[in-house]
Amino acid sequence: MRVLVVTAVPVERDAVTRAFGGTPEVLAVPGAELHRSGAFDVLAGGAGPAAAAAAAAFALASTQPPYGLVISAGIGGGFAPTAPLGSLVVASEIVAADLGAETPDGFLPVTALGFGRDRFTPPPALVREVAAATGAAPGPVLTVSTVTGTAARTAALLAAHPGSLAEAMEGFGVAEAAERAGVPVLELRAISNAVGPRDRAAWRIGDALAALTAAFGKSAPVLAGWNRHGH
Ligand SMILES: O=C(O)c1cccc(C(=O)CC[C@H]2O[C@@H](n3cnc4c(=O)[nH]cnc43)[C@H](O)[C@@H]2O)c1
Repeated sequence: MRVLVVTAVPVERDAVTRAFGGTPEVLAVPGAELHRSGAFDVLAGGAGPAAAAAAAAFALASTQPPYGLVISAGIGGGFAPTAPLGSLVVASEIVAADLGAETPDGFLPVTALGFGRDRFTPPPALVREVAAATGAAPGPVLTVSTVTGTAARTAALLAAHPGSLAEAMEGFGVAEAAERAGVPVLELRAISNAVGPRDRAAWRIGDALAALTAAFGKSAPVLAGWNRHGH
């Protein structure tokens, strides 16, 4: 089964392909470059949900045979204390954290406004298998368009989305594209920084990228062999 992995930036893409060894074959698809290693096609689609959705949609529409699984992957911010720096998180839910309306009584998701959707649920059996293979913590991962940078915003996010483990900027966009193509989606994040007051000097991007490589190394057989009809 062929697997599409969508990262935001090229260093994340290269951290994923490093897990498979060798030099990936580079294929052009409209709007992007696919780096192919065995069963895995990895692309850097850009930062944010819109760029990620567009890149994933073009790749899904341009590649034959069709993909059996789409993964949003990269580094991410972790909510303390459950997702420390260097740890891994696999999304049990991919949540559009800021898609909705602000009201005097708090945040309302689009679903409460009567339209759209605000989350996707990856296949639970696959989430369990990836968590077991990699040591990733399973839990909700938020998609935000603005990196959280204050304690107040961190508290507001956790109040609106209790139990969230991490935030990143692409998962929900990738999931929207995967849904339209009828392909299951997964999100895997390596924690580079704590969600909270902005402290760029404290980000541990190298450690997170190394954790991302290790995670794909350990989970590659599960991901490439996963068959949704078998679960
Ligand atoms: O500055 C660098 O060297 C560098 C190397 C690799 C990646 C980056 C990024 O900034 C990646 C952006 C990407 O990372 C996700 N991310 C990471 N931390 C957070 C966060 O706290 N809140 C939201 N998103 C986060 C996100 O998906 C970005 O697209 C830089």
